[in-house]
This record gives sequence, C-alpha cells and structure tokens, in this order.
Amino acid sequence: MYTKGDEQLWTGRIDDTEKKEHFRNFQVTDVVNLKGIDDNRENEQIKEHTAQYDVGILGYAVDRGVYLNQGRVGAQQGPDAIREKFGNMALMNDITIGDFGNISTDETYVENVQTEYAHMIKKSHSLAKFHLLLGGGHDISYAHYKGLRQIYPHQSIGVINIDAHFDLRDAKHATSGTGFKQIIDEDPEAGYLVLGIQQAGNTQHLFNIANDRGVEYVLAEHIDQDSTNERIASFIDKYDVIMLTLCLDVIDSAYAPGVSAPCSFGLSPKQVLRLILEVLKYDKTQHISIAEMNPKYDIDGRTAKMVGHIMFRMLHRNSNIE
Ligand SMILES: N=CN[C@@H](CCC(=O)O)C(=O)O
Ligand SMILES: [Mn+2]
Ligand SMILES: [Mn+2]
Repeated sequence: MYTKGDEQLWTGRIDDTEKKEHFRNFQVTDVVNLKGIDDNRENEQIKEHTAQYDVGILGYAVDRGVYLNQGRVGAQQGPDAIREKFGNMALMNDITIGDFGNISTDETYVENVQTEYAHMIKKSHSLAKFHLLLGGGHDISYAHYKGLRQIYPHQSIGVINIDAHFDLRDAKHATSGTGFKQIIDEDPEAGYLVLGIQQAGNTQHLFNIANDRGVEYVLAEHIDQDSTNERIASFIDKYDVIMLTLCLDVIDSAYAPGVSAPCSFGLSPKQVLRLILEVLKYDKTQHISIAEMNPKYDIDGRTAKMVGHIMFRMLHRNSNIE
C-alpha cells in the first residue's frame, strides 16, 4: 500500500529561512503525493503541477522478505530512519528533493508489494533526475529491476550489487535472499556483478550457482585491487542501463550495526563510496537502491547517518543532476 511521505521527518536545525547557503536538505524537500498523479497523464500533470526534482526518494518499507529469509526483522523502519538523518545534512549545490513516499504491505508474501513498488518506480521516474530507492529488505532488488524493465522495455540491463551476499537463493516465494536469482532466471540478457562478497557469508552451493550462471564477483578482500575498476568498466560496457543496488551488510558491522545480517570483516564506508562513485561515473544509472537498513539494531543512529552521508556524497558528485 502507498503512503505519502511524513512531513515531520523533514525537520531539523534551521540556521536561516531565506539564504540557501545556510540550508540543510530538509529545507528544500517537498513531500509529493504520488496518488495525486494520474498514471496515464503523468507527464502532462508533472509539467502543470510539479517541477522536476533533482533527486527523488521512494521508500520500500518492507521487512517481510527478510522474515521469509529467516532474518531478523526491523528494516520496515529503514527508509524513514534514513530520511531523518539525510534531511539534517547540509545542502550543497542548489539541488531540489522530492519525497515520493513509501510502499508497505500487510501481506504474508512480498510478490504483490514488489509489483506495486515497481509501478511506483515507473510512475515517479519522470519526476526526478536521480532516484534513491530506500529499503527495506533486499527484496527491493527484484522490485527495482521490474521498475527499470518498465522504464526501459527494450534496453539491456546490467545489475551491480554491492553486497556481502549473492542473494541467489531458490525459494517457492520471493524473499530478501532470492532477488538476483529471480532477475537472471527471468532475463537471460541481464548480467550480474557482485562487489564485496564474503566467503564466510555464502555457502559453497551459492558459489556454485554463481559460477554456473556466469555471475561475476569480487571478494571483499580483493576490492582494493586495481582489477576491480577494470571489472566494473568491462561489465558496464556490455549493457545499456546499469541497475545499482547497495546491501548495507557489505559494510563492516563496526560502521553498520543497524542491518538485518551484520558482517565482520566487511568493507569500510570509504570503500563502498568509492565503488558507488566509480559506477555512477559511467552515466548509465539513474536509480540506486539501498537495502537492509534496520534501525532496530542501530547504535546511536550511526548506520542511518552513514547512509545519509553516502547519499550526500553521491548527490553532490552526480553528473545526472549537475
Ligand atoms: N538479503 C540477505 N541475504 C542473505 C542473508 C544472510 C544471513 O541472514 O546471514 C542471504 O540470503 O544469504
Ligand atoms: Mn547482504
Ligand atoms: Mn543482499
């Protein structure tokens, strides 16, 4: 079900109400009700009623897929926790932000909410130049892919996942651990590159699936090798559109305790940011999903704040919105 963004989340310290150089992100954020925008007339209505935002935020407030994957729940509150931290960070450059609200579900399974989320990704696409899709469990990955498929029906899609895990599980129902298996089963043209894989975090069976299905990956301990950039470049070169998704459990649990499945020997935030900026450099990515933010296990909001920082750095070095 769709819920308009909560205006109360976009509040914070006010240094000045007029001069932009004093502003924080919340002071340039509009809460936009997507329900008010007709599916079939979206482009005309956008022109009439809404400027195009530099950045759009759409939340996937769902942790049912984590539960179905035997994980610890709490990520339903992830999108709002990130909004609060990001909103209070300084505004750099003269960007505008649209909060397009959250999708959530009361259902047992996540297939329907994934379909609804994909529809909302399509619907909000022309409302912003760059989109942040905030989770929620990593079942957001399949919804992200389905949304891109609707936006780009004929283009090839390469999927880059910054993650400790392959998420290549087979299951009767979609979960937070099945998203990329669903994508490659459904779309033989899609490619899949995972950056930051933990050997201890994936069984031999999952490595076998990855190898059998031609999945490309870089282990966490090899991420700083020069060859990583070459792997990214040659992967991106093969596809028209790049879907970029970040599973926050790729980051060491010292920095990111507030995730569904915390990780030892994970990447540092700097390493992750470097990977994201490297991918964005190729200008084939207009949507990034950020998954598994779980405020229930966060310590002093440090994980949510780190995500806010990652968003800040992405948005202020992003050629899509310059
Ligand atoms: N989305 C997360 N997926 C991981 C979870 C691992 C864990 O719970 O330890 C997976 O299925 O492998
Ligand atoms: Mn993961
Ligand atoms: Mn994942």
